Amino acid sequence: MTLHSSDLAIHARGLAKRFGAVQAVARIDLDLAPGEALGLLGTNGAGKSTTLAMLMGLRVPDAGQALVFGHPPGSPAARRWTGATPQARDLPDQVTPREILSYAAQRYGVPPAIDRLIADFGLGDLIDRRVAGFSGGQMRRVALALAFVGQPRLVFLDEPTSGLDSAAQDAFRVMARGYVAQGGALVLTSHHWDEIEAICSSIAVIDRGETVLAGRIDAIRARARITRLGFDLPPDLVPPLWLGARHDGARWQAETADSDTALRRMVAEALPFANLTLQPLELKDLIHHLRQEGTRP
Ligand SMILES: Nc1ncnc2c1ncn2[C@@H]1O[C@H](COP(=O)(O)OP(=O)(O)OP(=O)(O)O)[C@@H](O)[C@H]1O
Repeated sequence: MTLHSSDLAIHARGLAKRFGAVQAVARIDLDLAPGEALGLLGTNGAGKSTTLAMLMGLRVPDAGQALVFGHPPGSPAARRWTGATPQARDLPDQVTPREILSYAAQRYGVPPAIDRLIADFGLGDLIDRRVAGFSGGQMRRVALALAFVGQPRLVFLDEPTSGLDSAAQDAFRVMARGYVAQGGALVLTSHHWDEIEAICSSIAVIDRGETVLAGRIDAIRARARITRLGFDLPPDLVPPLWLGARHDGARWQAETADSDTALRRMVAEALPFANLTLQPLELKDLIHHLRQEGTRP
């Protein structure tokens, strides 16, 4: 089935943005369908936040164009269906989360589902306290609730869990997966690879303002088919060179595109390995591997 650009939550082509001498974003293309979550990855300064700002209508691109459900970013029609986490400094500090959320819901023209937001974002003890004096993690919970208060069909989350404790991070993952499973579209930037992998079906890796790797995570995995072998050896024994294994301080680790052949050869050569594990490569290592190879899925 071919989706038209107005069916897509995001359709962006050739986005570019320069700040003085810095080409923050150059030629970014993105498509995101409802019911999909996209993880934007990249080092500090790669251009992720600038890309989000253009998709939210907060920055005007120098070149290229984007549509949000077929509407220009920042237009009333696009904003109606879009949620995003505000920066903590944007929250007035003399009001309570209940007041902020109720006001924001009113702006979206939806009933404030305060009880659901309290449950989803752990706001029980906070909901009627003034936000002045909230910790970073407590502010972040309010900001996340604000992203979802308007019953959006698309949410932009820029490093949503920074400052959250691990229980709140886990709860956020469950909530985000539920949102996407019910047809929501989500764009997430994060430096937590496991968070991206837990929530997102697709990734776009941005480097110096350009997309250097993009696609569905399962397709990227299937294409690379890299497996990590972990094993122990008796002290003073090292694996054969052909395996390319390295010791990580605890165990020997080797990456292979053909684990069957590698294992047969280890057995044939009577390598006395123990506690063998076979695991798919973590997303971070997979991307590193693909980029080193210069592969473009
Ligand atoms: N308002 C601005 N004025 C000048 N330069 C800017 C501005 N905003 C961003 N930049 C520059 O554009 C580049 C991309 O920044 P951006 O914030 O998009 O990166 P990022 O991938 O979100 O980084 P991080 O992971 O650190 O949040 C950086 O070199 C940054 O210094």
